[in-house]
Amino acid sequence: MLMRGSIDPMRVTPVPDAIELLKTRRSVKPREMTGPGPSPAELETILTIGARVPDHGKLAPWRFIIFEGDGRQRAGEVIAKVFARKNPGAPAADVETERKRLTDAPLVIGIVSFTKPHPKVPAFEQELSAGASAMNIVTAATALGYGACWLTGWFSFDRDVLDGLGLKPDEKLAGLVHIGTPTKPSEDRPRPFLSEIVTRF
Ligand SMILES: Cc1cc2nc3c(=O)[nH]c(=O)nc-3n(C[C@H](O)[C@H](O)[C@H](O)COP(=O)(O)O)c2cc1C
Repeated sequence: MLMRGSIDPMRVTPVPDAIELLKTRRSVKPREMTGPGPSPAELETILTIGARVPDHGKLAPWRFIIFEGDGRQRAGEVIAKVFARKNPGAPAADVETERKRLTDAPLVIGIVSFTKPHPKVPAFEQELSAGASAMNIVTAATALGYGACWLTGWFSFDRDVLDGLGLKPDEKLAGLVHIGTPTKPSEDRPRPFLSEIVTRF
């Protein structure tokens, strides 16, 4: 029998703060972010947590691209160039908007997903693991006190943009997680009622 206050080696220690974080977390829009972004040590923590996700078959079917400093502008150039080429009549202001896709937050992490044929692990499971990585990155950044937002957009599915960002032909972008210091409290959104999404078998 366990004595009061002793540690049960079969149980994971409850972390009430983690529950509170998960119950209240919400995204912060990149345009409502400023610097500073995470320090190098914090970034390493975020990436380590991003790589600690359920991953059937230990395939690690994801990798991360860091956009910081002028890397964010260079990525924006890639996006704007492809946009201008594919939308020749687009107003200059729209091209400029594309150029600024990554420049609001001081740090943007791209989550790249790639699947390999596997006898037991379908591609869908491997892609879900990349989604779990993205979500862990959002949660870790939030737990460190930063705002975070997982975004995609047309360019995340455009092969020419992905090539320009250095993705291989068999790689997809699961999204960009923008991370920075919130400039104002973020508004929450309505959440689904459990009564509408939960059934009991
Ligand atoms: C794969 C994926 C892509 C998303 N892309 C966008 C996007 O391009 N634009 C957007 O406004 N929200 C996008 N979202 C939604 C936001 O990440 C976020 O979930 C939402 O703004 C607020 O939800 P939250 O407060 O629970 O994080 C995306 C979500 C996911 C999972």
